[in-house]
Amino acid sequence: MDETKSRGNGGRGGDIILECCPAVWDFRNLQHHMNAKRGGHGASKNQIGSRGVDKVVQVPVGTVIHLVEGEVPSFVENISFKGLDPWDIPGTLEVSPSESDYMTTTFSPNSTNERETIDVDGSSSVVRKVERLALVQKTMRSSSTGLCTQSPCFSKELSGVDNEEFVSHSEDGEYEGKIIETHDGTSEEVGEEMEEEEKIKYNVAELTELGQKVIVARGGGGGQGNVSLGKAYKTNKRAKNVHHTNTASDIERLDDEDESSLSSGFPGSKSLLVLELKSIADVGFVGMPNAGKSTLLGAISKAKPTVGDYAFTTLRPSLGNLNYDDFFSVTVADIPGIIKGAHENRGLGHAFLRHIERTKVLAYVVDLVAALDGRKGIPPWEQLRDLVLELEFHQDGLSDRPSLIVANKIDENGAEDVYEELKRRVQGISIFPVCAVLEEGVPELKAGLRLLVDGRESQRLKLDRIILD
Ligand SMILES: Nc1nc2c(ncn2[C@@H]2O[C@H](COP(=O)(O)OP(=O)(O)OP(=O)(O)O)[C@@H](O)[C@H]2O)c(=O)[nH]1
Repeated sequence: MDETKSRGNGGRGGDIILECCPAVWDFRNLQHHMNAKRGGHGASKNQIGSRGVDKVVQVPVGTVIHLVEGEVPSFVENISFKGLDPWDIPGTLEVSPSESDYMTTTFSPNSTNERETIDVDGSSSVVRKVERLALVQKTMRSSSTGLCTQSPCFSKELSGVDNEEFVSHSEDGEYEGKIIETHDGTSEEVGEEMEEEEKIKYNVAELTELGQKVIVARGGGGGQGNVSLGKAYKTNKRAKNVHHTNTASDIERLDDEDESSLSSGFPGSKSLLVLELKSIADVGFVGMPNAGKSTLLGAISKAKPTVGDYAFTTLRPSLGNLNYDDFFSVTVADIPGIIKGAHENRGLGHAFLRHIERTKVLAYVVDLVAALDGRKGIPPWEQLRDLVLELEFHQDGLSDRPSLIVANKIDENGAEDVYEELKRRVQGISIFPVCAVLEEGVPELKAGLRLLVDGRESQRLKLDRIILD
């Protein structure tokens, strides 16, 4: 028997897997078109080809998958959501958006899509692909009951922004469209066939937990080698020998069938997805207990959080909406007070720190007078150092997000001097003096938050820019 005739089956193609990774904050590094590796060729002596390597793509916490085309993704492992805060349970904050909202923000399927062809030469392997990923980044509007509604249609927000034409090259052709910078600095592609309506299955999966994995396209089965196909192969051969009356074209057809039955595997699946990053809030107020975060949230928005003059009044985040004159709006979460050792779960630290993971911008709220006049607190620059450390101990890079500082209680005696010292000690970031109870400094703070939320500024609080004693 010659070597070709004893080949084993082709290996199975790899899967395309999305993995939830807290160190990833947005979709900027995602390719729009992905393939997993094909399986290996079957080898001589009936050896099965190796399985194709999976394509594992890291996506941020809060990634919601909407399915335009293809099979519903499946989780690689089941995560139990039992006992989780409603904030953290996938789907509880979600209400399906109205279809019309989405139709205009995503693009229709690429008509040139084709499945990757199956390999030749006795062995087979299959490559599958995610055809395109439409990347949409939005913040969901949530109420304090945990109910969430969709933000307004993006198309309204797209007008008058810079467009950049692009051509995306894929193995099955070119796709022409536009990258559109939205007001919040995120990008969207809008295809030529955008007006065409399409059926999207919303919210088929949501990645909220570190390490969660979901298969969005499955590898195909390897083609059968000629050893497994011996029977069919022989039958065909016999047909050619027995029917001497076959015409030349009949024989050619039978030869083709031989060839294709030896080389074809099962095609893998392909999917067209829209990924959405669902932050719980645009802005998270982060500070020590009693810094005035809840008071500030009430002053800056219409939220009515509980305010008390004792630490840990806030036990779960409150949400508020900042509305601007031009109908722009920003969601703000008042995260319960973070104390030193929070990363070791002191003062319910883990639960509180976890909420920070799903906010885009941080507003560090410090109490200017915490250490004045014999009070037991610590100076604001030390509050800031401790906050950054707690965030970083909880999760590497957690503090590495657009941020500003709110210097609260500026109305108190001696607060002005501390504020001046704070400006000397903390560099590279905007500091807003505020009196939350009297709502002073609020308009300036709102303007500063907007700059960060829509991406026009991106300053961060860095430990090496804080001067300590
Ligand atoms: N003088 C003064 N007091 C303030 C100001 N803002 C808040 N306070 C007071 O500070 C205390 C704590 O305020 P909260 O808003 O509950 O503080 P918090 O940071 O939400 O506290 P936690 O819930 O423990 O995280 C309350 O007594 C407020 O009245 C301010 O601008 N000036």
